[in-house]
Amino acid sequence: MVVEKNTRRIESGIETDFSGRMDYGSYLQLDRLLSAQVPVSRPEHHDELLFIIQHQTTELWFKLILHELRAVRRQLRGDDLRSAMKGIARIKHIQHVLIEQWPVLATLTPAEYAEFRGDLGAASGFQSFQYRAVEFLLGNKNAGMLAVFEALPEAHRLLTELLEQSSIYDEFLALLHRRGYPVPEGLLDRDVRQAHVFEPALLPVFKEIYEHAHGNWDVYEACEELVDLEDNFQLWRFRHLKTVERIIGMKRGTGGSSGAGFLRKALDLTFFPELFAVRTEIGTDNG
Ligand code: HEM
Ligand SMILES: N[C@@H](CC(=O)c1ccccc1NC=O)C(=O)O
Repeated sequence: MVVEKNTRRIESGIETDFSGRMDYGSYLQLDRLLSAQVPVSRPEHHDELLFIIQHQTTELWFKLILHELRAVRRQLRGDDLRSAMKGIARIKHIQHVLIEQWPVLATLTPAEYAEFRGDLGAASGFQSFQYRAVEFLLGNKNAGMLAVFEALPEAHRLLTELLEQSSIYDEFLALLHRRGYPVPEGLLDRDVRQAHVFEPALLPVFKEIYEHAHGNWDVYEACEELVDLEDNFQLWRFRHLKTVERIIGMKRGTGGSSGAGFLRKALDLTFFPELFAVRTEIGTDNG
């Protein structure tokens, strides 16, 4: 039935008295959430709210990604591959949202941004502890990154903890070992404070899995999920780089780096190098 006068009648059962009961705003702490957008430009620049909200929404999604990645790591450790795959599927959807969000910020013109960039001081996404935590959990450890968090004890503690713990990839390789795959010993007791570096001896392990996917289906699927995760992470980095190029060109960054050139180097970082390298080996008989 169509609504009359294009106006929906409020049903009599709709709750309007919330005394002593939970309501939407209090559950979500909207008072706190919606008062946390505080532009610093004076006079306030119209576009600074876009800039703040793009960052805040990203940080909220980073928070959920971290929550899910920790669960995935636990599930892998407990040989619960199915639950781990479900977690990774959710993370992949979040990554798509984050990648698709870049065009919103790209509506900020170079001239508009230049009007309030000077008010941002030394603030930079380089100081995002959650972004760094995601990199650490995926296995790209870098102790040097902790330096910018010296004055932030909680962030520093979190990153130190993650630096010293195993990554998703460490746990996946340990799971493969428990299942009888010949994962090199050196990877199972490696110094987890270091970034994982390419290990050629893993290639025959993945070659076997990829060439006989039907006999290794769940681990094969897991490999492909990890490839998707890295692929999406790189797409985010690439969209960030391209957005930066179109908004500030080759200017140095507020965080002190060379800017776009520094960000481009991040595209050479990799979490699961052997899962990409194995592609070259498929269908060949060298190993
Ligand atoms: C106008 C938009 C933006 C510009 C011009 C910009 C620029 C930059 C630059 C130049 C750097 C290098 C560090 C520095 O010297 O500052 C950087 C790093 C970073 N930015 Fe942005 N950014 C923008 C938006 C964003 C957004 C929306 C996020 C989301 C949270 C973000 C997250 C990051 C992260 C995580 C890094 C560290 C990357 C790494 O270590 O490779 N940025 N950004
Ligand atoms: N690094 C940026 C500034 C920037 O984008 C930014 C500033 C404050 C808070 C987050 C930021 N986002 C990403 O770097 C720049 O050089 O313009």
